[in-house]
Amino acid sequence: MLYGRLDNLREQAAERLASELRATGGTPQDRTQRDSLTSLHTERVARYDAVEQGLCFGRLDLQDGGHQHIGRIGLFDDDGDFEPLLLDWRAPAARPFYVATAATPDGVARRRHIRTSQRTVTGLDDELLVADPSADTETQTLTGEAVLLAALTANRTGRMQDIVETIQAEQDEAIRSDLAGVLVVQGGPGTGKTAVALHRAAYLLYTYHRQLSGRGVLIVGPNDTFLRYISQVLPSLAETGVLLATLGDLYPGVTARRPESAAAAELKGRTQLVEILAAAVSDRQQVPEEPILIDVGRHTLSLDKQACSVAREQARASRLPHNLARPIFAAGVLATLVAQVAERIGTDPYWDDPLGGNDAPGTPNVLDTDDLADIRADLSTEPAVQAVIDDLWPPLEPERFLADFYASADALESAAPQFSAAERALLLRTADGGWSPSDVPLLDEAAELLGVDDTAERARAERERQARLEYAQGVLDLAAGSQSFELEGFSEAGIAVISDLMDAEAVAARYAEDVRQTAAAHAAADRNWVFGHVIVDEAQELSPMAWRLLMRRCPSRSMTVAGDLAQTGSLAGRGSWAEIFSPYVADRWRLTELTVSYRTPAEIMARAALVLADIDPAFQAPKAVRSTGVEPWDETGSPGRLAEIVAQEAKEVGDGRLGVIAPAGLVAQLTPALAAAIPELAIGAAPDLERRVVLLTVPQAKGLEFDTVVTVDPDGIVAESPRGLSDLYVALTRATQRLGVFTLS
Ligand SMILES: Nc1ncnc2c1ncn2[C@@H]1O[C@H](COP(=O)(O)OP(=O)(O)OP(=O)(O)O)[C@@H](O)[C@H]1O
Repeated sequence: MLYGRLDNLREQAAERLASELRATGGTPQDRTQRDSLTSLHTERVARYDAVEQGLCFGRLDLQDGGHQHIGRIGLFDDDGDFEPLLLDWRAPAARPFYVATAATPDGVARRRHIRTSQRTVTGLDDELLVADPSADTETQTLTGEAVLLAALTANRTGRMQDIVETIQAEQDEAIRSDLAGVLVVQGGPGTGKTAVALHRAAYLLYTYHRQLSGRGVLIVGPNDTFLRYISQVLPSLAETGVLLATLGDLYPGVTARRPESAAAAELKGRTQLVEILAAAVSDRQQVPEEPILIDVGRHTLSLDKQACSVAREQARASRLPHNLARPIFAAGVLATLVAQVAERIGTDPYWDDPLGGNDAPGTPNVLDTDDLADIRADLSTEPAVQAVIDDLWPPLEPERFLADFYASADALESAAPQFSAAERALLLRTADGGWSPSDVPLLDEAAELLGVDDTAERARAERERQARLEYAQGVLDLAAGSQSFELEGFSEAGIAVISDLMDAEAVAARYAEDVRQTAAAHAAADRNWVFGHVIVDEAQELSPMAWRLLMRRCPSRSMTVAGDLAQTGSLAGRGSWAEIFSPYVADRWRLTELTVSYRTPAEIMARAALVLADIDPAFQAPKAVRSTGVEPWDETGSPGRLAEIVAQEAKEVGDGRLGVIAPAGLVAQLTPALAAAIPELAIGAAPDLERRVVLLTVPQAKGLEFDTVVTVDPDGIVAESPRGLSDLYVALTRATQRLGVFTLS
């Protein structure tokens, strides 16, 4: 019945879409409306397609005798009374499906998980929640245990799956937390932080549709491989309007992927960069030590340090960004030059005795304000004057500015005296070679400090609009001409001619580029875009400068931040959430902790917990939800032996996935033997996770999981980075079934 209803809705949406696509003509307003309807119906069709698998996965039998079905979207009867047939999992009434327990049954008598394959029911799992206040809450912590365990032990596919059928109570609480404010979701490896973050995005878009649909939601992940790994979850929940990005994508026009040392990245992530960049900008606002002589026509004018300093102070006092304060500086310089010209051509030597007698004095200068304005206008377009202003207060563009800054040892020394010479040397580099992710917050900071003087851009847009208008007027005139010829005698019959339907403005608008974009696409192209909500995953890795950028994209501070401080690999990452958020929201952020690891079985977690204790004895490993009975294995040998073992493990993993995690410094050495033994091996900067065997470094493996993991050279992983123990902890917690630790002999 539910699939029948879904089919009806899909057909209706498809028909409406087809009819919108067939329609032509009409006014520009008609066309705009048609565009919106087309995209609305396209979205609907996609939405109905997305929920086809597992449309309905639950049923609640209520103590009052009623029942409700729970599914991926809400469906209603179409016979006029709009009875709910299927409850959207995000609806408040669906909540007991995730949180009701025997101790607190919430009006539920029985919770049923419904398993389906295509459109066929393949299994039912029932839990009776007979109210029993004495029920042991400890043993009642898992909801839908059988279905949950089936999901957890299923083979991995290389793509993250949604968990909508088996969200656990502590996860549900985080998912449904209020939109406002900063929510931190802290939890050990495999506790579902990523899953929670993604389902929270879907929940918020559903619950706060009006606030969020226009602004969009930004999800920030650590790298491209991770974003590909999670990319199917939201579409499977029929949600669009979300922009997935890494830090390196958050400056429009730049895709920052240039590798750099951990030390350089850490340095660039410090908040000291705020004052350093401000100093670098102010270093570009010069005053001359010696007067500058400027030849303008008959005059040679002089601009001295004093006059320039006054102009510079006026411009700086405006507290406007550099490019926007530039006209103030230019005005100050021009005022000095205008005064010099006026003095030379307008001074009246006889002003105090105009007629040679003892009559009243005149004015010292014969030029009036109009004359002065003329002189000013002439001087302001004088190339020699413009060149001097450009020299002293150049228009600066963020990318060029930052590239020049990194490229000049002198500029670095002047603006960053708080860094040692060795630290400054880490920043020094030539202007070519692209940007690193840690440059992106600095580009953003530079853009703030410099500001965009868009007067020229707006003038250009206006000129283009005028040109289009003239063109359109021409089209109308021609049409009118041909009409009087062709339609002669017919106009009385009431035939509407083109000029009645449209004026030149409307025709011109048609020629303008009119690209319909979603909020997410707009947001990606606009540095000043403000998101309705920002979700950050693996948030422990971000530097203070990166947080500054994200806060700018989200002035409402409506954010969800998921991370695990014990897994911090980046040197720039912070030690506590309070340290990260107090500069922005003081103590107005809330923490929710996830305590159960769904990924990592007890045997593997016990091994990883030894490393966790070395990182910080205060850290608590999450409780593993299940045990496999398989202890992690240890082996020592050559790369050839490693390849043999990996090939063997690959056979055993069947159609699941195997990850080999190695120190970055060993990857090249291991590749030949592994590639020879395992033809389908995926390697490289963006390895294909859908291949059966993948060789990765720890930063690449962050947030991912495999059925089997072979961690190579644990000591090498620890030695490779100052946060090496955290890296090893990450490497040991990626497996859902089997873990091997291989040491090279
Ligand atoms: N309630 C659940 N039902 C089914 N699967 C779940 C549930 N919670 C988590 N999982 C699964 O457990 C695995 C780990 O989840 P996830 O990647 O979100 O954890 P994480 O806390 O982000 O881990 P890490 O810190 O290692 O990045 C995923 O395969 C996820 O689908």
